[in-house]
Order: sequence, then C-alpha cells, then structure tokens
Amino acid sequence: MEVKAVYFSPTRTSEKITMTIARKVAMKLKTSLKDINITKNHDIGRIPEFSKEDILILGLPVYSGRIPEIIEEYVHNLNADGTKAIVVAVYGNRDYDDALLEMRNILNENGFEVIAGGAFIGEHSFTDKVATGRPDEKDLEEARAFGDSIVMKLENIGDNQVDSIDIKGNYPYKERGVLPHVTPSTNDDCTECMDCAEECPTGAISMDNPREADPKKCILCCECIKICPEDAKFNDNEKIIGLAKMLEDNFSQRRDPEIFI
Ligand SMILES: Cc1cc2nc3c(=O)[nH]c(=O)nc-3n(C[C@H](O)[C@H](O)[C@H](O)COP(=O)(O)O)c2cc1C
Repeated sequence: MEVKAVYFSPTRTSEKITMTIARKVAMKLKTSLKDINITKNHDIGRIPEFSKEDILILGLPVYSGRIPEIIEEYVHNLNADGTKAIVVAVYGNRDYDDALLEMRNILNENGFEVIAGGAFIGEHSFTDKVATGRPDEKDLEEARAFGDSIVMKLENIGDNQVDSIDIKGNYPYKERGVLPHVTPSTNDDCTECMDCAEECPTGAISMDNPREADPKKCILCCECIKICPEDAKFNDNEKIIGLAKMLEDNFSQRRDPEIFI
C-alpha cells in the first residue's frame, strides 16, 4: 500500500495543499508516500500504476472553472481497479465551478472509488492581491484536518465498496474561457538566472534567451511571474490586466475551504 500524491501546480499552491493532505494520510496510515509532480511531466508515457490497496490524492488548480486543459489527457489516462481516491481542487478565491466534479467523474469512470473531495484556495495566478499568500497556516490546518477525516473514513470502509460522494458542480461543465495567445513580458531587471525557463511547465520560455517565449505553448499559468527573483516578468496584455482588476474588485473577500466526504 502506498499513498500516491499526483499534482499539477505551476505556482505551487496546489502542491502545498495536496502534499499537506497526503503527508497526513500517509503518516496516520503508517505507509509510504510517493510524490508525483506532473507540472512538467504530464506526458501520458509516464502514467503511474495503482494497486487496489493504494490511495490516490489528485490535486489540480482550477482554470476557468475546469481542470487545466493541458492536463486533461493525462488525467483521463489514470486507470485503476477499485483504488480509493481523493480529489483536491485549488482555486484563486473566485470559484471552482465544475472542476472538482469533473475530477470526481473522470476518476470514477476510470475505475477509482472517489471517497472524498476538497476545494481549497491559493493565491490567484493573475494577481498577488487576491488570496494573497494563500494557502496560509489556517488553510494548511484545514488540509491536515481533512487528512484526519480521510483516514477515519478509510478505516470505517475497510475493504467494502462505497457509494460515490456528492460534489458541488454542474454537468454539462462550464465552457472554458478563451485567453489571448500572449506570454508574460520581461523588463530590464532580468538577470538570465533561467529559473523561469527551467520551471515553465510547457517549455514555452527559450532556454537561450528567457525574454523570449512561445505564445503557442504558453498557458498563462504565471509560474514565470511568481518564481522570478527580480520581479522581471509581468503581464502587460490588456485583457489579462482587466481580468486581474475584475478579480481584485470583486473576489477579494476571503473564501474558506469546502470538504465533501
Ligand atoms: C488560466 C487560469 C485560469 C484560472 N481560472 C480560475 C477560476 O476559474 N477560478 C478561480 O478562482 N481561480 C482561477 N485561477 C487561479 C488558480 O486557480 C489559482 O491561482 C491556483 O491557486 C493556482 O494553482 P497552482 O499554484 O497550483 O498553479 C486561474 C488561473 C489561471 C492561470
């Protein structure tokens, strides 16, 4: 038996929440934890295998109320025969809409038994003024408490099959919004440390010149902006700036994690 934490997390908030839950579950079950970070490694040649005794904790950020399109094929290729799973969506304080439901449905269709789900909040990718610094200690405390509840449920279920859990969301799912085909810009403070290019989940930033990026590959995850030690990367596209302003004006009130178990 192994707890397998699989997550996609360009700006690391989904990673923090998923790993906090997973560490708690593995520790309480006194079993090993496998950290499967698919932020850069999401080609379907690397799909992990699951035994019936394993536990999958899948953590994804919410993009336009859905799971990120770039990770869709990978998630659809996760397969099991009765492995228990937990779904975790991390969103930027606006809404998670149908993302958590989408995750539950894909995993249930692929032979997992989804026994719990959680929607958590992370600092918004487009602005550091919405959900600033989240997940914070209170969020991590809730993530650990969620881990405790998961273990309690697993102990109660034993080897029995369970009914699928109810999760908030609608089907047909929300249509994905269309973002402009642009990349973040770079100012003169860039020192070519290459952190952005090395961490870019899609390889959109040139390894020869980190000021150059391919708009066909860029998914606007904002990893490069958040990771840059010199604050040299920024969004200067009008639509993205307008979106950030709309979020700051309308979605600054703190939202709390929601648990489905
Ligand atoms: C393209 C894109 C679309 C997003 N859409 C939403 C959304 O619909 N609702 C929301 O609350 N946050 C949205 N966010 C914000 C992220 O869900 C949030 O910042 C999350 O914490 C990022 O996860 P990560 O740190 O694991 O990359 C979006 C971010 C990006 C890059």
